Amino acid sequence: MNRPVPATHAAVEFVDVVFRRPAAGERGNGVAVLDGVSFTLNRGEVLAIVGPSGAGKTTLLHLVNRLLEADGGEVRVGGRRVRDWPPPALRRHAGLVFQSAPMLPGTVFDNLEAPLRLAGRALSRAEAARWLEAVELDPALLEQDAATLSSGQKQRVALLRTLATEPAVLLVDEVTSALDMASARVVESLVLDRVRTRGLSVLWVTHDEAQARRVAHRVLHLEGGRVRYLGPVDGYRWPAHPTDGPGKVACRPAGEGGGS
Ligand SMILES: Nc1ncnc2c1ncn2[C@@H]1O[C@H](COP(=O)(O)OP(=O)(O)OP(=O)(O)O)[C@@H](O)[C@H]1O
Repeated sequence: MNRPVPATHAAVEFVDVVFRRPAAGERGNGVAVLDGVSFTLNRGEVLAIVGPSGAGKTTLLHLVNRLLEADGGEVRVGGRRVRDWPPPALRRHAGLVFQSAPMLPGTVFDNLEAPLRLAGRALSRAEAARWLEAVELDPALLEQDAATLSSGQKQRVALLRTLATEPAVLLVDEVTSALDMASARVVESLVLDRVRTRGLSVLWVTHDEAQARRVAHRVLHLEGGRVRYLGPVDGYRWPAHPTDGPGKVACRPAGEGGGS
């Protein structure tokens, strides 16, 4: 992607963040899933988070909106330490879309309306229908039980539901994994439109190299709990095999790329 990265204050900062999970049967300090992770997400930037399965990508997203708490270092959102944010306000500011896209009980309309209702706002059926059309879903789905949607339909409804309250930061966890290429591109366009027009900042976990190239300003490669690459998409050598580390030729050391 060729858009310039806007030079504005940080949307998200990780400073030497450590997160441990207990090893099976262990009572000690546990295994470091993230081990001294530092990066900055600039306002209006899309940062692709890549790396092998189990590298800690989902964990990193969950530390941003306090579904998990760091064991060391500091996570800041909007210039404020996450532990100083009330969790509901933090989760409105930094909205997370899960890969599994869990639906609330009720219809698709109920799901889209729920976050707005919590914020004391209303949603008309006409507006909800326009949202569905924007991601190429049939407006007739509004009255359908959300539990009966396909995985790909749920992913799109979950994204719309999160965008409904206009978060400043979007945390995206493999949200197009159940979509065909055309639908994935529609979802990407919707998010990128918010980036361009409203300065939305995005941490986008993806295994898809082509998608990272389409959507991201920079790439952060996580592996073994550490940042192995942080820099421009064009300077990143995608591993030949998903379990490999980043390619050696074109990689710059973490922290030298893109101003973080
Ligand atoms: N609830 C949990 N309890 C214990 N360990 C966990 C839990 N959830 C994740 N882990 C472990 O934490 C590590 C990081 O998991 P995480 O889901 O963040 O990785 P990931 O990079 O998102 O992987 P994937 O690409 O497969 O989604 C893994 O070793 C995983 O087994």
